[in-house]
Amino acid sequence: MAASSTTSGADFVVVANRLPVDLDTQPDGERRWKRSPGGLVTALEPVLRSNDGAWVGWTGVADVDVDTFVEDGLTLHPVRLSAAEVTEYYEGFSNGTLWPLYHDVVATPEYHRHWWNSYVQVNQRFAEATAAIAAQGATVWVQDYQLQLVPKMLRELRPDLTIGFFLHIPFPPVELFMQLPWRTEIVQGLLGADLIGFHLPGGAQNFLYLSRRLAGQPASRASVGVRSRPGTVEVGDRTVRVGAFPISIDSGQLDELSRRPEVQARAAEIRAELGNPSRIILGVDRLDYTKGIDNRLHALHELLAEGRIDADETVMVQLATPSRENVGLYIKMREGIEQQVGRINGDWSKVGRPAVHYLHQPVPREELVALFVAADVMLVTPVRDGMNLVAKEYPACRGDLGGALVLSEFAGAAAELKDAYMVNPHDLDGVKDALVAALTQDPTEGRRRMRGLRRQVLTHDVDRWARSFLDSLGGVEQ
Ligand SMILES: O=P(O)(O)OC[C@H]1O[C@H](O[C@H]2O[C@H](CO)[C@@H](O)[C@H](O)[C@H]2O)[C@H](O)[C@@H](O)[C@@H]1O
Ligand SMILES: Cc1cn([C@@H]2O[C@H](COP(=O)(O)OP(=O)(O)O)[C@@H](O)[C@H]2O)c(=O)[nH]c1=O
Repeated sequence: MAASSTTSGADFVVVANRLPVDLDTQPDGERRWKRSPGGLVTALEPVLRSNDGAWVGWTGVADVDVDTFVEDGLTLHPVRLSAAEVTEYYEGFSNGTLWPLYHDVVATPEYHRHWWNSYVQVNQRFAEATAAIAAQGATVWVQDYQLQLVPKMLRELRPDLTIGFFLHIPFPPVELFMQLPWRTEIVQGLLGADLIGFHLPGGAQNFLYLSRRLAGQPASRASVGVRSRPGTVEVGDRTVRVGAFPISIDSGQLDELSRRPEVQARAAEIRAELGNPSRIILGVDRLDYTKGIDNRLHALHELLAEGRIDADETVMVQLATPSRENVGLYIKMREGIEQQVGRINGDWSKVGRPAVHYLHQPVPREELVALFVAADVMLVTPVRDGMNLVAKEYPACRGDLGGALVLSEFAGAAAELKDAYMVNPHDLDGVKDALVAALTQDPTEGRRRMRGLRRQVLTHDVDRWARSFLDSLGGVEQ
């Protein structure tokens, strides 16, 4: 793909709530850029790099003005948010209303008019910032639930642009979406795009139905395929396409990184630091109530109590990156999870040998890859997840065909990773049985499964995801 930024504007622009880097204040007051959390950045960074484009987003900190800058070869255009907007648009409407609503109401969404007003205002600012930097006829790719009004607002400002939108989280069943007081505005906002992408055909199908019902637009009824047969909605003289494009990872790069001698050595060192257990179980998540961390800890606790897992032989490592720490639901969930870890360790640890190693801190990429290489069982048990890139990263790092993946059927990744030990995270006995099966798997069966998982992630990488979306969108020179 070829695109470029010129003095007359950028030919390819990614618009996302966050920039790929956050402004981080050190204890001594010094400010530094650090990688932003979450899978959206993991996936989009390599795409933007290979397209030589520009990225519009927030710095992660309220009330700071930062000029356009170049970081590690990427041109970044910061959008300012006030402290009130962080509370109302980001923590409020994005993460207190839309996030739980779109994740099947696993927590109760709150509906507040002042949150909505802030969401409208911030979406308008993102649209204006993008309109100001996009070259004539540029391709703009808007990302995720925080910015669903941007496609329509941007089209009004710049009808010359080709506009794509991709939703990184699940699009909910119609009955749940209908709770939203501003449901019609959201559907109309998205219909400003030329192509709307979801991870799974089900999300696309739900959206097509809502376009007919709420926006009153003629929409196709035929089933949507994966990267094929997009649906269509007629909006005036435009045809909006609606498709399914499951996101992925830079699997080739992870495969290469995981084979490096220093990473292999670090994996062996990690095992030694954990006391050379015969089995290591790993969980890697943002600390989010959708990720089902509580369910997996519950399963582990019961298995230890029943003697089906021996704490002398098996150790669990749970990484939990801090996330949305001012949102009430997240504060409560953290307390609950830390109590569970405390109880398990109280009952089953020995001095110098905790049963669960819990890290509430972001872990750098290389260390994470070494953990993937070291882990015998990867536990991915969300109660709802758009995709879950961790589930794809683990097999990408297992060129030795070792290890086993236990995966929730409610993660988007489950549609592709058929060789995982599949679980319903609400079924505690099912999670326990799957964990034991993964821990005790026959090595030949384990290699067969891992080969299947790797085939899937190595042939369906993030480049293929971006190409399939951008090919379908048109407008970007290939
Ligand atoms: O920006 P934050 O509020 O700190 O949250 C981090 C990101 O979380 C979400 O990630 C999703 O995108 C992944 C890639 O498509 C997908 O695998 C995962 O299932 C989603 O939860 C969110 O959608 C992003 O906007 C956030 O930046
Ligand atoms: C805990 C942890 C994670 N990462 C990386 O973050 C992303 C997470 O993406 P995923 O799709 O699984 O979920 P969300 O987007 O957060 O909802 C993945 O690439 C992880 O490798 C990390 O770099 N460091 C960490 O400590």
